[in-house]
Amino acid sequence: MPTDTAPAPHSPLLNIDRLTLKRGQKTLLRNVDWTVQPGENWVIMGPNGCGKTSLLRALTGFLTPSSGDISLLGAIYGETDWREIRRGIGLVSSSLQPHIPPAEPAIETVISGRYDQLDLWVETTPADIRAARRLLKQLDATEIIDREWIYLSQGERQRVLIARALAAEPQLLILDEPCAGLDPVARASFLRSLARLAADPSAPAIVLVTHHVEEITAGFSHALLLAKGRRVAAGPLRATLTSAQLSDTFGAPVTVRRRGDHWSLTL
Ligand SMILES: Nc1ncnc2c1ncn2[C@@H]1O[C@H](COP(=O)(O)OP(=O)(O)OP(=O)(O)O)[C@@H](O)[C@H]1O
Repeated sequence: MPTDTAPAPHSPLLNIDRLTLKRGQKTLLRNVDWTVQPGENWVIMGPNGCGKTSLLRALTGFLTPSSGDISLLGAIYGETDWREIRRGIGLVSSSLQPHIPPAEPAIETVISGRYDQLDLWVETTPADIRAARRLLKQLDATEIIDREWIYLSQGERQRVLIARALAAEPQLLILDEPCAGLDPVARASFLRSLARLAADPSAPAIVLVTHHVEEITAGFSHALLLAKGRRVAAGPLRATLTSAQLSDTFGAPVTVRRRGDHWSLTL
């Protein structure tokens, strides 16, 4: 159900201070600083193995920092029950997909997010149904409202899972590589819906994890670049997504171009 852990006025939505994560001999993240202010939508980019998933796992309380602090919505990990903090974050990742019951209609999957359940077992109310319909409409998924999970395409599944995450009214919505597995037409269609969501002032702050600058749509304002567990750069998109900084991030010379709201990258 919706969280009541709203941030204090003017406090950041998310603040990460010198976060270091070590597991055994391996340093997954080293001294990462990152602040998300209300109203900002962020992109996280970096090569395979740079620590993106580890950062998300730390944010959602599944990996405990070796040192440094994470505060979310004004509450500090370690001082507040992380399950309380976790309710303020909607995470959409491929790891959720195997847990959706194959015969569950899309609308029930969305409603299950409102109750923080997988495999919805509560009796739904007319208000639940109205809210879920509105969210599926917002995600341009009205026609699949009654379709069972097993029959949904990958693009449709992403829309349902985003609507499911939004049903819990999070303050931060994290999309972990939402375009993985989409064909070019499905991806373009999905990105149009994402751009609309990102531009919606009533939507939560969005964090998009991607490997592709082409997936950055209008409505995203900031970027965090990671390489080898370290922060390479962070800040407003135009100042951060430069050819020099992306070359540093990916460890190879790349050229990035921006035309209107469209970004492209060449090796
Ligand atoms: N629990 C762990 N113990 C040891 N090493 C780990 C652990 N979790 C992740 N790693 C390693 O830390 C590095 C960062 O992994 P992570 O999954 O965060 O990268 P990523 O940026 O999400 O990669 P990708 O883009 O491929 O998904 C990898 O080398 C990974 O093998």
